[in-house]
Amino acid sequence: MVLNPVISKLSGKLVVLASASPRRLEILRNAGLRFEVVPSWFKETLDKGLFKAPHEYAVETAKQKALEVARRMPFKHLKTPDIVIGADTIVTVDGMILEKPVDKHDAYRMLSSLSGKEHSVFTGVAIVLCHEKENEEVDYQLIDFYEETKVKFADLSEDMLWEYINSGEPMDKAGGYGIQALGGMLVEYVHGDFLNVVGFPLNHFCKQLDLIYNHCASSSDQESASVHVSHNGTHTTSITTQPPPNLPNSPSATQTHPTNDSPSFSPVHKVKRKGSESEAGESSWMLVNSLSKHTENRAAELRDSENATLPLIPSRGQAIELNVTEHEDSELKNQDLQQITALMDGFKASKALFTASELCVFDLLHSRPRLDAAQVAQEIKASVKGTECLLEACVSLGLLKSKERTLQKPVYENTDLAMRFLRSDAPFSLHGYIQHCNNTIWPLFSHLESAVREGTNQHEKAFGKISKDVFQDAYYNSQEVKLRFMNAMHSIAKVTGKAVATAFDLSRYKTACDLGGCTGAMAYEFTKAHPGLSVTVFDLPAVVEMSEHFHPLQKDNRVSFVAGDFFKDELPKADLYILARILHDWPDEKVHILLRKIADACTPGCGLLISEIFLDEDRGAPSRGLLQALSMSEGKQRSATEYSLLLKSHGFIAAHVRHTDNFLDAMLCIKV
Ligand SMILES: C[S@@+](CC[C@H](N)C(=O)[O-])C[C@H]1O[C@@H](n2cnc3c(N)ncnc32)[C@H](O)[C@@H]1O
Repeated sequence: MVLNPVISKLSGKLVVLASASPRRLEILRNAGLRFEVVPSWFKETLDKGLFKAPHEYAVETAKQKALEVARRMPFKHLKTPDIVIGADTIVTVDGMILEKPVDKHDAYRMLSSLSGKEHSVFTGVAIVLCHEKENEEVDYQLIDFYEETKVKFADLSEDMLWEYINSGEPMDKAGGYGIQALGGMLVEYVHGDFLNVVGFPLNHFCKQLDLIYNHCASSSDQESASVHVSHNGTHTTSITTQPPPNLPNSPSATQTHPTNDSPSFSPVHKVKRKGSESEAGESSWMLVNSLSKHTENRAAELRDSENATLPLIPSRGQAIELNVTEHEDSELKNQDLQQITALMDGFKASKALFTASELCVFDLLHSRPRLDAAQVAQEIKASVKGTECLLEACVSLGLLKSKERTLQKPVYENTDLAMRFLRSDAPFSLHGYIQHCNNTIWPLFSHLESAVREGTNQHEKAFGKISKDVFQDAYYNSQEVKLRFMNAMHSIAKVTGKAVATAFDLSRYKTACDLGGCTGAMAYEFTKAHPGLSVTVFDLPAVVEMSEHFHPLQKDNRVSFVAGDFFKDELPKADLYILARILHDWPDEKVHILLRKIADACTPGCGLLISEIFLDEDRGAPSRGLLQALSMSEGKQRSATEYSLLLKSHGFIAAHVRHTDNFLDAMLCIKV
């Protein structure tokens, strides 16, 4: 079986993992699956005595976890996932089911019962497929399976047991051990899928996806009946589901299947999404439902704000996912039209945002809310007519709110979105980045056609100057442009820095060097997140001389600055190197020069943390990365695998990859 094409069947779908287990997360992310994590609220309190076999308990818990999330999301998250994955891992020995220990004595009880014996690890997995209907109902189809792996522990002395328990590792793990870390030392042999013991049977899961997506009949073929659940969860009608014709017989909807090879199909549940809590206009919902996570969050806010429409860029797979046969002609046309309109109008929306930001409308309405158009026009020194149009457009985009005042003249104030991201003094202000987009990226994009024809950057056409090295020749030639660029980097780093800094356990590193660390915003996030870490920011002299300007109040003697050129000069010594948004700026030849220098400065065990937008392996998404590539000069966007191959050629192995769901993803590599 080829695994990746199976995983790639899910790209463009909203896949949700109903589990907070970092191990499951990592297994699925390393397999290239893109998903959101929504931990289940289902309490794992099923009566074990009711189950004939231990795996039935694990499967039922997995099902309940997944279904709880699938049912909650349309109401609480205002979006319906395509697939929810639930899992539950248990350990069984001598007829007992061991879950996570509640304290050290419980851990001792569990581990001593495993000492010198073979035990079984079962993971029950439930896959809930959610099918949205035209009448706003959601059908839920359940597929579940389990995997068993046998593990034999060595004889454990009391000292070993307590040393392991005191390491703290057993506490959040089924059976009280983690095979992938220190607990691996307790194990004599493993028969079966190793990852199943870690927490998720990846191979079996891929086989099930293969059955679902490559071999199954459509859900309506499988369905002979369903359970109807109203929006408050009350069952109103019920019917059963048959297994698909080409799968081994599944005894009934609620039974787990008797072998490890065939999935069982549980009843289809229908939930009516339109309820008092989340009622939304049909057209905006249709669009929102196919947007990516970031745009969805924004869309949810826009839906909440008055009169908001969505001229946003549709996310990955939107066009591809449209299933023509499932839609009425008229609906199909509306959806197509919305998608194409969103693309055509996208630039107008961007430019309205840039202009309002440039004219400091959001700052003004923060300090003096509830001004009318004439008052705003006077303050920003613009025409009343033009200002009126701009303010109304901003209302339609969900950036401003308008309120009627006595003499029918609307007054304006910022929405929450504007308060959080558009005020120039907000902690997560994107004002700096918006200015960079308006003044640098916009002119470059207006020459996109030439860029595509010629395959070169358009700095000369846009700014009248040839630039070979975009930083030294373009950005740092004038103080004004340099500060604007630094502000842009600073604002993004402040928004994404925490997610990158906390993506991995870095406690073993004491000194880090952030190469091309610009204003140090990312470095400050790293020192905040890791109390034992000092960070040297290394950047060009033109940047370092301005760095203090960005941290007037922040004095942290664990962040220092060194000026230099990372292609030519000696790099500061460190046991962790950070490259955040650096490699995409350069072609492979220059990346090799930089990586060679880093590799030379590293001893074995040193870390290298890369933070970039990682393209999907088929380069089909995310469009944010692919669109950014259009204005880039020499560089290129790469997938996690492409980055790890570049790194491998310099003796680094890619240890972990994290998709942070913020602007940037991250990869931690180790020098071998
Ligand atoms: C896209 S910015 C990324 C900034 C920062 N790492 C972040 O994520 O916010 C690229 C940075 O690399 C720096 N840079 C470019 N060429 C460099 C060189 N030859 N030596 C040192 N730094 C350089 C730039 O000055 C800039 O600060």
